[in-house]
Amino acid sequence: MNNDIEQVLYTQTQIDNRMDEIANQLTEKYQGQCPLIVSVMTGAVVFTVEMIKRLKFKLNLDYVDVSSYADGTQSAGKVKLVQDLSSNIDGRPVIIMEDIIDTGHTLKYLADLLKGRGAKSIEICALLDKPDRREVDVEADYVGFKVPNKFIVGYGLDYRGLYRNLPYIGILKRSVYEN
Ligand SMILES: O=P(O)(O)OC[C@H]1O[C@H](OP(=O)(O)OP(=O)(O)O)[C@H](O)[C@@H]1O
Ligand code: HPA
Repeated sequence: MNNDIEQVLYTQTQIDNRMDEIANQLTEKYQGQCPLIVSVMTGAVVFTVEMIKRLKFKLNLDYVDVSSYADGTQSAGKVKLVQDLSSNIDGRPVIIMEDIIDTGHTLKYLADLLKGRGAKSIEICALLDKPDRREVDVEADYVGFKVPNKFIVGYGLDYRGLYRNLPYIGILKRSVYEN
């Protein structure tokens, strides 16, 4: 599996240190509130689990599954809700946890959806940001790392369902998805 990685961008230790920093910022901001953490399946599952253990305030956890109709390494820009939240968010602060913002279509769709349901506030916390690929205007409030315009895997991010379990973030070799 490691042979399929062209370059490790961030090691487990670097990710841990950055998550500590973001968790401290979130803890300072949300102390005394009880936000709903919305994890975006499936890519954000590793990031969400590791992040919420660091948060020192009361919270609830829920998830949504949105599909961006992606085929392999290309996002088609059409987003569909596959599995909705089970929580009512009316009047609640919401923090969306996402693994990567690429074109931005997924988060734009989701943030608009949740705003329309009367969330008190919505913030976006993303492990990775790939700004060179942005097609719609969406920014995260908290970003772990900016990444180059390459196909990234590990720490929850996949290529056709694989590599989510890598404990680091890396660039997938082109030879894996180009024949
Ligand atoms: O900014 P965008 O171009 O919309 O891309 C970002 C989204 O694409 C990936 O999800 P994907 O639909 O591949 O599902 P997954 O989370 O199950 O991997 C990733 O996890 C983000 O949710
Ligand atoms: O670089 C990426 N890797 C994995 N999944 C993704 N979804 C959008 N961009 C990416």
